[in-house]
Amino acid sequence: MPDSPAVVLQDVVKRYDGRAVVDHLSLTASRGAVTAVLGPNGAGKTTTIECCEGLRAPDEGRVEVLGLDPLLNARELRPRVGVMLQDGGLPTGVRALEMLHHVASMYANPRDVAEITERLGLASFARTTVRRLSGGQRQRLALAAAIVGRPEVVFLDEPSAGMDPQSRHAVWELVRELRADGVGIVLTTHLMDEAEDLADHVYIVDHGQVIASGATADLLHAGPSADGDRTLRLEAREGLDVDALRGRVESGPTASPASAWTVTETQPGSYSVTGPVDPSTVAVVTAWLAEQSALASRLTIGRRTLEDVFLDLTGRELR
Ligand SMILES: Nc1ncnc2c1ncn2[C@@H]1O[C@H](COP(=O)(O)OP(=O)(O)OP(=O)(O)O)[C@@H](O)[C@H]1O
Repeated sequence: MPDSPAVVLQDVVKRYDGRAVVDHLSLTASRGAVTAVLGPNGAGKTTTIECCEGLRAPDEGRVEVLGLDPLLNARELRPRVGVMLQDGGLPTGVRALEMLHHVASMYANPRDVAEITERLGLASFARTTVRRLSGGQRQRLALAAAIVGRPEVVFLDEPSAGMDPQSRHAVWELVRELRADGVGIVLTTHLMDEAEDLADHVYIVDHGQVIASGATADLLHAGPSADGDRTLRLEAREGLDVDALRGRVESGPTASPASAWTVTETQPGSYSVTGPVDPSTVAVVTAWLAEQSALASRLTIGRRTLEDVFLDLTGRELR
């Protein structure tokens, strides 16, 4: 099926000891796009992706990769799918570059190993055995092994975990190139900046369920905030009167229509003020806090992020 989506999951359920860790999860990932499955630790991201890779059998629901069943059509899919497991999943006794050459030799039309080695900075540990590699080195090697066969779909489980910033950006650059070449990329991450920077489409998962999904830009602009809005976050003692604070912000020097502001206590002692935040907003908020004899231990201002989306939906932080 040449035009089938890269991946389709429909109502997938996976239980361990009777507990659904993937709970009626549906997802579609297109070719030539990056789809991120974003969620906190234990949300079920790895289990979901392992069902796509044919490493786990779902208890219910349908999984299709390139229009095929990952379990029944495993042989057919193997040369067309690249997999980077969270723990690397590499044999430990061989030297890094030897291993990559060996993997490349299994494919009909592999990428140039020297080019990948250069791109992912593998040369410095080419002769080191896999078991002696650092976590980040192992991750880079695992990524190289996942893409050397020119797959049509790539699964990346926490691809930049344990990497330094430079390696992380090399990985992101490579992922963008794969996308431009028409590869469908599905990655799991609990790093919201990774999802925001890379993904065309995001599925936010919590307790095995999709709690929000959409084009990344749409998710960031959904909800109460408008383009240009910022969120002021602060930490102070719990139980402050958020309605009173909103009233004060709304009647501040740069007053806006009431609906433009949202003030919430996202979790005990953590507050967010979203709207057209400007310097006078900060002055109003700090003056109000002083009146309440409340000392803010932290105050930050930023644009709305996927972290905020998660916080709004669950009342919890992503990490
Ligand atoms: N083989 C297993 N047997 C029993 N429980 C498991 C097994 N594998 C995973 N789990 C449990 O399933 C839940 C989801 O795990 P999973 O690894 O899919 O989450 P995750 O979102 O990938 O988390 P992380 O970001 O920590 O990797 C967790 O509570 C985990 O303990």
